[in-house]
Amino acid sequence: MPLQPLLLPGADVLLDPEFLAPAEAAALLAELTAVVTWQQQPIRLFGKQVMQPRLTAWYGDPAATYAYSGLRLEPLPWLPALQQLRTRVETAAGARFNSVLLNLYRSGQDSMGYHADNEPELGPTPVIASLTLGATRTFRFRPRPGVPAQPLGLVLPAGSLLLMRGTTQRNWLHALPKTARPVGARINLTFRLVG
Ligand SMILES: O=C(O)CCC(=O)C(=O)O
Ligand SMILES: [Fe+2]
Repeated sequence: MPLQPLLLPGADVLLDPEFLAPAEAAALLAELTAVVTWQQQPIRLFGKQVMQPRLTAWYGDPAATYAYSGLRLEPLPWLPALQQLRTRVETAAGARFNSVLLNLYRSGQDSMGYHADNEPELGPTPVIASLTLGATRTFRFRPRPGVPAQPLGLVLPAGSLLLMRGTTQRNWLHALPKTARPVGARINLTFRLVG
C-alpha cells in the first residue's frame, strides 16, 4: 500500500500502515534490539539533569554530525540492516537521508515528550521518515499555539512508515506518550538529512 496523506492543516504528513510485512518487522525488531549500540542519554529538563525515558542511538554518514548542547555528535557507521532500510525508505519517501536516530521504548513507561524536529541542521522544511517496529503505540500531533487545528492521535502499528515534511515541524509538535497498557518493546527509526 502506498503512503496516504493525513488531513492535518498546515502540515504535510503521510502514512503507510503496512510498509513492512509483519514477519519482516518482527525479525528487524529482534535484530536491531540485539545489534544496535543502545545508550540512555542524560537531558536537561527545567535546569535538572535527568535520564531520557528511552534508549537511543545515532547512525549515519561520517559527515552527518549535529550540534547538541554545545557538543558535535558523530554518528556511528551504518549497520547493514540500517543501510538496507535507508535505501527502501528513500525510495518510498522520494528523498535522501544521511542519518537515522533510533529510539527504543522498553515498555509503556518509556516515552518522548512534545517537540518538533526543528534543529537548525535539518533545514527549514525537513523531510523525516519514521519507521515503527514492535509494540503498537499512539503517536500524538498537537498544533502549535495560534495554529487553528485539533490535536490528532495516530495509532502506529509495527511496520508502519510515517512521513513528515513541508511545514509540519513549523506548525505542529509531536509526542509518543506513556501508556498504562501492558505493552512490549517498540523501536522507532527516524531517517533524517542533516548538515
Ligand atoms: O517514537 C516515535 O514515534 C517518535 C520519535 C520522534 O519523534 C523523534 O525521534 O524525533
Ligand atoms: Fe520527533
